[in-house]
Amino acid sequence: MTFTEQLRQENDDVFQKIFTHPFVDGIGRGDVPKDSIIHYVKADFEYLNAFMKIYALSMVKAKSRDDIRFFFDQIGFVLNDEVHPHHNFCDYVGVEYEALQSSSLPPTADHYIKHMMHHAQTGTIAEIYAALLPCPWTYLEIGQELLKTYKPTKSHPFYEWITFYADEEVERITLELRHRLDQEAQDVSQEQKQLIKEAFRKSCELEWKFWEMAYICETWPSEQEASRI
Ligand SMILES: Cc1ncc(CN)c(N)n1
Repeated sequence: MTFTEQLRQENDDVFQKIFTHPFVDGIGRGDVPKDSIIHYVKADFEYLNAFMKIYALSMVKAKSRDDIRFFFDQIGFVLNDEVHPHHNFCDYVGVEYEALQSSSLPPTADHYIKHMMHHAQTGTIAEIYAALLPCPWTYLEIGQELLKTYKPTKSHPFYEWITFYADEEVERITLELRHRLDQEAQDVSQEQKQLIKEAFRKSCELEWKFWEMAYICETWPSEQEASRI
């Protein structure tokens, strides 16, 4: 068993929780509360901005030109391609994409970004790969699960979203990231391996929390107080 196969197995509990989350299942059923979608796109626009910056920060730790190419290509993918699933959500709620940009981060999104930033700034390249990997991996499997369960046709409101993440390009990115982590994890100490495992698990947990954050429209306590006044 490879190291990332082991990570997948050890975190299957969280993956299963993600697949059955009401927001995720709602994408499959074609029925998600519009407020939750708006909350998601606002936070995810900022999350993906941060994700690109983390790739850029990680480039400083590149060991070869091939590593540099990898980080560069991933920034291009997020910048040019990952806008499509956001557009699908915006079309569903009938809101312009531009209207959902430049929002402040809800607590969970803030936490997730700072978790990845922490590893990008203080960790090894293996730790960074581990903190970043649940992002493409959970979405790839969500897409595949929803495709298998709901068999959406082009008339499904989230056909574009589901087929985008179930696509072979997301699979290729996930496999490349896994391969890189498997290589890097080969000769590390037990202490470093533990750090890598913790970085991966925390990102899986935060993936689940991100869906929950969007579903319940999570805000900071002071924002809740302000809306009661
Ligand atoms: C929070 C989150 N995680 C993962 C993905 C898929 N790249 C995303 N768009 N947003």
